[in-house]
Amino acid sequence: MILLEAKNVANVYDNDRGLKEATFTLHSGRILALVGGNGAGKSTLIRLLTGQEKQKSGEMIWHKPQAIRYMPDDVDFPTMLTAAEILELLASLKQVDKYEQEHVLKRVSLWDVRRQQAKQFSKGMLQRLNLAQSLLGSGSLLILDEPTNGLDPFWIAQLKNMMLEEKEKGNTVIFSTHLLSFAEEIADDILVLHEGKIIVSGTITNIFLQEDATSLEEIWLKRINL
Ligand SMILES: Nc1ncnc2c1ncn2[C@@H]1O[C@H](COP(=O)(O)OP(=O)(O)OP(=O)(O)O)[C@@H](O)[C@H]1O
Repeated sequence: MILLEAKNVANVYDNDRGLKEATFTLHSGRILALVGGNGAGKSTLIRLLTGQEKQKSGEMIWHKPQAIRYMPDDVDFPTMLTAAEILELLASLKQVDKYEQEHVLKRVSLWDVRRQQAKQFSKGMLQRLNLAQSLLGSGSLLILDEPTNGLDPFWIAQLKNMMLEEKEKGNTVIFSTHLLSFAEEIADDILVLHEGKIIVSGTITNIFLQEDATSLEEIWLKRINL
């Protein structure tokens, strides 16, 4: 089922950067990866999808209203608080009970350290707290901006499992990443962005066929002429 049709969506900033043109369709129950280099426009597109910014031109046609859960890439937690307090604060906004807070803290292995101030956490632990807060609630669209940042290989594998569990539950996942192999392993659909434009899109199988390639890295390097 189609969740969203984005038609010629653009959000170009005063410096002439940002998202210049995006046309794509988002289907429910699938995993969509946004890939591309630094400054390609991935986070700008995510800000439009989450409603933090509004496109300056083009249309975003949601086929039904979406409850969104979101993991930002640059979260700034009040680190004087403990992990449990931070999660409780965010859970109260989503009206999520204690049981679910406990469940997500255990899911990201922060239960034992929940009474520590977050300022004592490593980057990876903060990222796991960020992941935990995004898992709270029942929004059927989960949007993760650079979720692998700061995670070690074990936690990247765990993240992958969690994303697949979301898909098994019938939820839709959109994520951005620089890790092309991660995108390849987990995504059903891919948008490759470059300098604010989508340069390749489709199901992973189709784009490999179309581009006559065996990896996303090969496609990306070929398309950006490296
Ligand atoms: N608020 C803003 N004002 C001006 N320019 C911006 C703003 N936000 C992003 N940009 C510019 O828009 C372009 C796209 O940025 P964006 O953050 O979407 O890229 P990205 O693909 O997420 O990059 P990265 O992989 O480095 O996180 C960049 O050139 C960036 O400098």
